[in-house]
Amino acid sequence: MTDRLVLVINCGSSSLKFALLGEADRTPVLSGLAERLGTAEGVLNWKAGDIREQVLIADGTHRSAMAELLPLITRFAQQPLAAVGHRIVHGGEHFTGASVIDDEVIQAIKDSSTLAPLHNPAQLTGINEAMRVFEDIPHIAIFDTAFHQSMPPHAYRYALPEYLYTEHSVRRYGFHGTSHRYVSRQASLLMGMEPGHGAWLTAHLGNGCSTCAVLDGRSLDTSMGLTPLEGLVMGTRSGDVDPNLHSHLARNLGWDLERIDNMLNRESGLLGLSGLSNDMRTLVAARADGHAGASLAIDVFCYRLARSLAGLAVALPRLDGLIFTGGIGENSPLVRELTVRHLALFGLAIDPAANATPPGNPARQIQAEHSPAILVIPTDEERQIAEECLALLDFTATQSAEQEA
Ligand SMILES: Nc1ncnc2c1ncn2[C@@H]1O[C@H](COP(=O)(O)OP(=O)(O)O)[C@@H](O)[C@H]1O
Ligand SMILES: CC(=O)OP(=O)(O)O
Ligand SMILES: [Mg+2]
Repeated sequence: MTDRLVLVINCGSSSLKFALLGEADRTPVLSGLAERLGTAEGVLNWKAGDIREQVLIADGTHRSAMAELLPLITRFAQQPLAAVGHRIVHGGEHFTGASVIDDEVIQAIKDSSTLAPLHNPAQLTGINEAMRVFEDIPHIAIFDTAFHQSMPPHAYRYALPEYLYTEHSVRRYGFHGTSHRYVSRQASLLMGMEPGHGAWLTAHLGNGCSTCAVLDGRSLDTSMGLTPLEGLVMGTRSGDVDPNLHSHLARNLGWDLERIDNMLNRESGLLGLSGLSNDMRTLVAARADGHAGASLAIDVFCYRLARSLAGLAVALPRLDGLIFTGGIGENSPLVRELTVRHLALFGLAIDPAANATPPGNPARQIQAEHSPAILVIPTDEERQIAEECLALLDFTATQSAEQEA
């Protein structure tokens, strides 16, 4: 069988990640990350085998980052692409799986943009630019929200008047589904269980952070809601606050909605609490130097994370394991240790030696003896997206063959 190539594009609010993946090999032929987009210091780092390069993105736009990366695909792809997979954060209730992008899908992504203003507009730029260059192949949308469409109504409904749901789609959606899906499946493999089975609590801790209760490959509940602001403390996002905070700030401080939105999305979280940084590495180092703000930020982050995991446990019939993933979850022994300390009620305990990050950071178990499993599993959203794209291509090929027969 030929090794089909898929290009995966993941546009974030201030970043753009991409990977060119073959079907057989888990290592991408080409991968890269454009960061600090939206500023004059946009920069793209990419690698292909032993070649590594850095390119400045002077105007800091996603469009310019795309203009740099698309010629790289032509340079390093040894054969025509089979498809381009696009990560889309918000798909509303329209999408339960991968979808070939057409005018209708583009309209649905636009319609959900107000609910993911940091993500969906950038992702539409990614789609437009990639479609101009790769006109004749399928472009496929993989939605963060799709995995969570299996949540039952008691998990996804807010206690609000019904018409807000039926007429205005106000409900909990959940995000990072690609990552929660991927790591829970990897956990079943690591533990020698039937692939995709098991009862897991997953903690995806990157710039955005969310938890999920996964049973046999289905999301039963998650910490994010209508938008990616609900739930945990994140890099610059507040997570849960009292819903009356908006009116309090408006009435007492005279703030308008834009100022409140900006404060909650960009000035809060680890950055707001520490007064120092949104970057967990910086905070861990500052805490070791006695920085009180950094210490508080990490304590609040871990306590709120543990509280969310404890709450989500009610969605599961049993616990086969707790999974840490994302940049923080994979790389911070301190965050894992402080979080699990709050979960003693569940019998969870960490083995300190196993918790220290080994070279290469492989998927592994870090629990103490007699504790339920605690796993560190590096996420791979790009691989998961590529696999979902290939599965959709296979499915449509089979369907059209059946129609012809
Ligand atoms: N060694 C480390 N220790 C603590 N935090 C880390 C470490 N390496 C990366 N991180 C944190 O991971 C976060 C970024 O996670 P990542 O998953 O790369 O983000 P994104 O959501 O953009 O994919 C940052 O807060 C960063 O500080
Ligand atoms: C949905 C979300 O928060 O995504 P990210 O972590 O990429 O910002
Ligand atoms: Mg990451």
